[in-house]
Amino acid sequence: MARRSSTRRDWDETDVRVRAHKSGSRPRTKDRPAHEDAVTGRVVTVDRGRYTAVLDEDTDAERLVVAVRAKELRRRPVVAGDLVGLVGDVTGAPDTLARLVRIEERSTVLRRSADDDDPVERVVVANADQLVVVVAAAEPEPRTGFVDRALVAAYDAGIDPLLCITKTDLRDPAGLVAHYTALDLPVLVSGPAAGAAPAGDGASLPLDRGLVEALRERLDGRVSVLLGHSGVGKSTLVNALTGADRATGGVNAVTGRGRHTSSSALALKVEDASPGSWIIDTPGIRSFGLAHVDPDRIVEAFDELGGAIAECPKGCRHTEDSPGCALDGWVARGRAGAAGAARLASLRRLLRAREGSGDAPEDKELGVG
Ligand SMILES: Nc1nc2c(ncn2[C@@H]2O[C@H](COP(=O)(O)OP(=O)(O)OP(=O)(O)O)[C@@H](O)[C@H]2O)c(=O)[nH]1
Ligand SMILES: [Zn+2]
Repeated sequence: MARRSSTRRDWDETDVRVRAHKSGSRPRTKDRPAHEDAVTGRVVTVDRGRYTAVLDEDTDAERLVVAVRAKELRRRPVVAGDLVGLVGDVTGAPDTLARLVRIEERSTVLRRSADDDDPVERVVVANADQLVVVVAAAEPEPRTGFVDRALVAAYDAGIDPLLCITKTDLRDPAGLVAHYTALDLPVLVSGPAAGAAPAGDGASLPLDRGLVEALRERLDGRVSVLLGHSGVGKSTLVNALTGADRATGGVNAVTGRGRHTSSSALALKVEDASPGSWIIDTPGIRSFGLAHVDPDRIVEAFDELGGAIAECPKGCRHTEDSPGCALDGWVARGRAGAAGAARLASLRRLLRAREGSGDAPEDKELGVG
């Protein structure tokens, strides 16, 4: 393995030298090979045209580098989670700027439209494996409309969703859990005594250690996006999982909560987890416009229902009122198994969420409307 890579490198260097010699001068910008010397970093946050990336992750040389986008990339959005090629000064020393010259192919793209009337879609984060939707059992009231819309965005993006219910010390979450049973969605619930657990430093912190550890396990080795309305306890969880509010050294101390005042997404390393475990916190996302989502993608996220699509009319929206939609017949014939009817009802609820306005009235609270 080692031998092979060193051979490969020799060949690359020779190749560059020969080409440079042949042309007699350095190639002009236009012809220059696509930055073979670029190093790859992970974008942790974006702020006013400055991209902060982590380089040499999980090595002694791990550092943060601030970069600006190269001219040729001006029109392409670069977001937290992106893997990018950097050239220039990549030392990460104070007041240095690298140049971001390449966006590596993304494994996933989580998108939202500003609202459903605005078809302009925005990339929220790149390369996430998991979407963690945080919702409180009470205070604030759970908004199932928001959760449903986030789930639709996850299914559309091919990202595994996970529901995390906080503040169960304030209300039994059974009703909320039941709402999602048919979705086959992993649900983590904080323990009944959450509010009673005192923090180590004596301050009273209503945080359930059990929930934090269960979540840490789920985050291990993956890149996870955290979404949730203000007040659900998202920051409390993120801080507990990343030590963002503690001086731990390394990435999190530099990008930590105290220094990060903008409302853009921020990637933080999960503490006490395998390399490559990241949380991407997304402050300030209150709604999830879904104008860009293809209903077929949502149906296909339900394995046992996806087969029905082939029998639907072209352009079928798969809702209750879609003429000729094959889903009803599919379930009636037992093709989706014993839970088929419940699964279809849940799927249709998500499809309705997709078609909803995304405004507060549609953003239903559990048991309201
Ligand atoms: N009772 C109870 N309170 C909690 C729990 N988790 C967090 N809180 C409290 O809820 C409040 C909001 O928590 P945050 O972590 O700031 O919530 P957030 O979702 O990040 O909200 P923003 O900071 O506004 O985005 C804080 O006062 C927390 O101490 C819980 O499990 N039970
Ligand atoms: Zn259909």
